[in-house]
Amino acid sequence: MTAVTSSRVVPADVSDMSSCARIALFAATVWEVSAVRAALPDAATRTVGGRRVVVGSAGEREYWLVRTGVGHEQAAQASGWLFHQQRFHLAVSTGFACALVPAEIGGLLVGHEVLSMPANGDAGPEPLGVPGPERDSFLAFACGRIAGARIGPFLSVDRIVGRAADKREYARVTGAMGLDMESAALARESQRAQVPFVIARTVSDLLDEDLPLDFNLFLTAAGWLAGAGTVLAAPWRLRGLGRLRRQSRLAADRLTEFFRGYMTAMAVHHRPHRTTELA
Ligand SMILES: C[C@H]1O[C@@H](n2cnc3c(N)ncnc32)[C@H](O)[C@@H]1O
Repeated sequence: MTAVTSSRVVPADVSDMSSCARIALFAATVWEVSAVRAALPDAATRTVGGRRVVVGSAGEREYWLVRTGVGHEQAAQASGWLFHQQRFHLAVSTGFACALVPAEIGGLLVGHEVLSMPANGDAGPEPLGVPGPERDSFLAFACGRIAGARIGPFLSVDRIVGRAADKREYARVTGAMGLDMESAALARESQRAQVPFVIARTVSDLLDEDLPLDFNLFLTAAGWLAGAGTVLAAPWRLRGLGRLRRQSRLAADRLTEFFRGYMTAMAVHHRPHRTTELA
């Protein structure tokens, strides 16, 4: 049951939140959300203010998982909304990413700061990061316990980058390690709400990989037909789609494994940091 007081929503089934840390997990699509959800102990869907949130807990940490939708605008909206509902100790931008360094499909990329690249291609503002003790615990777990995990800056852009040449150019200009479409907006909203911020994504496509379709055509409702048209016009590309499907399945499995490990380790070894009083 959930008690609502003014614009705040207080989970009535968590009796003593003063000893508990609350962690927001943001993922863009249903596939990414399911991968994270599979790791969440006792996950239950709640409807809060008309939006669906998956809530689960392990040890003294409560996890709120939200599907943002793809891109900056939707990510800003969903995270701005969530931060208005509750106070959080950590926000995690999660899901899939394009590697901007040599990597393996399913490899874990961990980001402590994010750059954004505006449409005109000019270098964006300074990298944005929001530090905090729960972020440090997260980074220590990811980098100390996950073999092959890489830590570095992310780049957020406003489109799906499908050409290997473009990926290499982004890598060269920014020095970023991974690329996605939501982290910059999530970091900005986290900073505004003073919630420590971290990125943890698994690689769904590689630096030197050309995607078989212009997926941007699928991103708007009006674009669905155009996208379908691309497939019809070039059916041999479906083989590439099969490959992508396999890659995202692997990336999803690795994401589940990562969060299982993280949530278990945090429940067993780490009491929450209580530098910030929870509402
Ligand atoms: C497709 C979803 O996964 C991330 N993502 C994974 N690969 C790419 C790429 N090549 N270009 C842009 N975003 C990508 C984005 O964050 C988006 O939400």
